Amino acid sequence: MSSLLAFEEALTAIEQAASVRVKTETLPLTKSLGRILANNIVAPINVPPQANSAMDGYAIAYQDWQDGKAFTVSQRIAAGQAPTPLQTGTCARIFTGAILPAGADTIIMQENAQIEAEQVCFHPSPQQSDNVRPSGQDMKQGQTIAFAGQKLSAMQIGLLASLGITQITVFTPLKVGILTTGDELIPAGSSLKSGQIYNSNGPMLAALVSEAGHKVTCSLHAADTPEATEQALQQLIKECDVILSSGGVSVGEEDHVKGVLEKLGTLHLWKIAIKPGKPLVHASLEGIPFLGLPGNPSSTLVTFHWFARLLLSVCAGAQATRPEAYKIKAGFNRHRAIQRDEFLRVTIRQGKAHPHAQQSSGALLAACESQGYLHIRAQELVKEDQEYDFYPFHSF
Ligand SMILES: Nc1nc2c(c(=O)[nH]1)N[C@H]1C(S)=C(S)[C@@H](COP(=O)(O)OP(=O)(O)OC[C@H]3O[C@@H](n4cnc5c(N)ncnc54)[C@H](O)[C@@H]3O)O[C@H]1N2
Ligand code: MOO
Repeated sequence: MSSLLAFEEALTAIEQAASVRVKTETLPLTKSLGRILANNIVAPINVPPQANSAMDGYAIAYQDWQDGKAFTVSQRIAAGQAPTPLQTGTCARIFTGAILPAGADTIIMQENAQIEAEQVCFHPSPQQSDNVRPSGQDMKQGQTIAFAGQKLSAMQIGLLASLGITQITVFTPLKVGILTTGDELIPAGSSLKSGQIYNSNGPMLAALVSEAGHKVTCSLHAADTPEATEQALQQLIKECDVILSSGGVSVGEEDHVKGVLEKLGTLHLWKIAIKPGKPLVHASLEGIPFLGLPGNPSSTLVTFHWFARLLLSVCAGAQATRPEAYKIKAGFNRHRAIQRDEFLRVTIRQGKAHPHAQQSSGALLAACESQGYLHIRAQELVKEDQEYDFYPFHSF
């Protein structure tokens, strides 16, 4: 066990060895959802560009206001119109989003206005600057409002549009190659013969890669021979920026991935003190980062979530953020500690984490029936009502 690399050390080593593997391209803003910003963005204008009204009502100069005073309405300003300066002692009828006339500094909402003949009185008394949205309230010209490495969200697309930005420079999508290995595996769609199972990691990995915003450009399957594994890897090296594989990384005679990696490239690390996912392998092949995930489907899932997601983020030019932990009380006791960091698939009930009854790394339904991982560190016992780190699946 002592030869296993600690979880945090492995995460740091994989992150530090990674570098950006993509180029940049300029796209229409409207086509950039989910893409990764290549540069910081500085606001070219104030938003809003001019002070405007937050309410339908009346604009006054606060210094003209007196309790009970009747104001003459000297102009009407709708959104989109250019006002004239406010005549001293008068008010302007104004609508939400309309520009404040020069000289006005306060808006009184129409619900507080009493109209008598051509004049308006206001009650209760306003505060200076009420209902005024000053120029630059949202963003100030020169302010950095988005950062290289951020994945563009719908709200950021709105934000950039409010600055009048139409084109955006982003990183090209990361081209990810997937290799599944194993003689027992056949694709869904054919009927199973004795000894066979369906290949679930291939479709799951492709979906995880897409969900993380990257592009699967090549997905291959290799039989359990060094020749087939080498041939598939040679093809992926030609076509992809990063390669992920599943299976064939443990110690058996049928596990060929690690051996082929040693022949074709440089092995950086193998075997991590985590459960599930122990035989993870990290290597590079002609400069291309490679992560070999263990084949048990829950091991594939856990190692993708923690390690592949991080590696792909860095390679894609994205900010390498770790998922945020929430402290959750355990709803159970465990008196036996293990020597690996464990990621139990758990459900939260009445504010406490309860492990799924099926924690086998070969079982995937248990993950689908759970809400996230409870992180139990190596050597740690679990005591009911003590707090542990919980990572909801949606934060990966
Ligand atoms: N003697 C030892 N045996 C094993 C050890 C060990 O330390 N000593 N480690 C175990 C652990 S932990 C894991 S995890 C697995 C990982 O093995 P591999 O990554 O080499 O994976 P395979 O042997 O190829 O497959 C394991 C398991 O997963 C199934 N599998 C593989 N690929 C897929 C796929 N694409 N879709 C669905 N299921 C897949 C495969 O049929 C096996 O049942 O090794 C342990 N053994
Ligand atoms: O690491 Mo394995 O994934 O424990 O089954």
